[in-house]
Amino acid sequence: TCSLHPETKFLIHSKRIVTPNGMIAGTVEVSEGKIVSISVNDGDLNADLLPILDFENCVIMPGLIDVHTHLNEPGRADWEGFDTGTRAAAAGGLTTLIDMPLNSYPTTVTKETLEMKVQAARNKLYVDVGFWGGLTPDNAHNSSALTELLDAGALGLKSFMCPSGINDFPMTDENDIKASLPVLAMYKRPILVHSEVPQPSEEQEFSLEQRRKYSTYLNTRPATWEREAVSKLVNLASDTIVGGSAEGAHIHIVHLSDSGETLNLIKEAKVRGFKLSVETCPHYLSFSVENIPDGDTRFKCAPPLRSEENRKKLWNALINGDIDFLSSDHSPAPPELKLLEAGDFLGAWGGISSLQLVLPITWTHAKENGVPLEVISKWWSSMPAKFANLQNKGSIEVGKDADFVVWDPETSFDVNEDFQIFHKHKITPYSGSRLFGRVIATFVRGQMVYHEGHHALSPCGRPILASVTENSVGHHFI
Ligand SMILES: NC(=O)NC(NC(N)=O)C(=O)[O-]
Ligand SMILES: [Zn+2]
Ligand SMILES: [Zn+2]
Repeated sequence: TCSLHPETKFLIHSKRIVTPNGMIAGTVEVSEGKIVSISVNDGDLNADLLPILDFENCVIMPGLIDVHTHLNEPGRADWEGFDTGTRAAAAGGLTTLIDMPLNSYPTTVTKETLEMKVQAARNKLYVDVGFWGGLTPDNAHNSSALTELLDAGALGLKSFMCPSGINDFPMTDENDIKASLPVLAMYKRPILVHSEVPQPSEEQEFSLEQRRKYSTYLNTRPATWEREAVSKLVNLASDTIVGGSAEGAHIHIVHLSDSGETLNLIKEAKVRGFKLSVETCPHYLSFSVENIPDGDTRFKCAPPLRSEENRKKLWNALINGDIDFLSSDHSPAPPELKLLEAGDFLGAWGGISSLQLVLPITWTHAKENGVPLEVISKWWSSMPAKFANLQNKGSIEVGKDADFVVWDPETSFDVNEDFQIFHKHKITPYSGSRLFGRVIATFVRGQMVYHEGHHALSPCGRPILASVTENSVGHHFI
């Protein structure tokens, strides 16, 4: 009942399979959830012996890995939850998510709260889900608390350099983050940082008319917030160089929006060998402030969407490899919190809902920019797997988990009432868009968890917990 395809040993074939050695026409042999052989074209198949799923001209890629999802359970399952969130993932071709430690209640900041989260996820997962632990001022200076959280399986830590909007997830400053680095270095696991530091500004009163403009909101969170945060993080990252006091630690900047000076700081730090990486999200590549309708708070997120010029530079940075990979930052909330009627950008909850759509959104833009499928796969599978040290995932190679998305890049669809969104709440700023790339089927460890609008009867995704034995193998950071 975990799979819409009854066999555990089978062949999957198509004319376009994305492998680390490029695109091939061929066949992948799956046995007990693993990839056991790959043959090019009509190579030596066990075709007479094993059932074959022939996807013809559709593309088979490694399942997508989203290292930045807010699933919000336990405590705020009315915002999303493991069931709806992982169904949406499966329908979107994502096979692994890593859940953020905030927006759930309690927040995931101790061994016990991580165990509660894993317990809450039981029998609800349609894809595999790992967990980041939270770094707050309460645990940052307590290395045994951090050790417990990492021993319990948190894949790394996440913190905010500005208020997170969640009371039991207070912000950290650079000293808090610095204190966590020796522990993280020992475990070779990353710290992910929401990189905005509030800058002094004049108290201002805005009329509702002004509050309905995205530009008003944008002006309250200028690029200097990101620049300030990243400059502090770059300083800390200098200790991560080979021979440095925090060698083995790794700082990751989540959801970069500013492609100006902030990006330059990141590029310089990388040149100097600091262990620093950066993601951006489809919404920063899709939207710009010039095109956001007044009052349309579905677009509110932090850091904010910026200018069209900034958006284009962000694309170039991604294409050039200055940005390492993509994540969704799927952060939904009940529609009431978006204050859609008033259209008040300052009062609305920030967070964009997009999980199920990230592959078609990315591909629609990539196609226009001449970016090939292999590169999409790098941004969404191999690089995120490497970053999070998911050694069994991220590519179609012998020995890896049989996590696949089968999709048709040539077909387009409209995000309208006829398109089934599996998120708990259907509001998304992508409504009304025409996107290329229809997901046909999704496989998680050989199980067909989604096919043409239908999910498997039971959820057989697994929680992914870091194990201490994995550490001996070590992280292979970007
Ligand atoms: N509490 C949140 O989910 N915040 C998120 N909100 C956004 N991105 O607007 C985030 O990742 O910062
Ligand atoms: Zn954030
Ligand atoms: Zn987030």
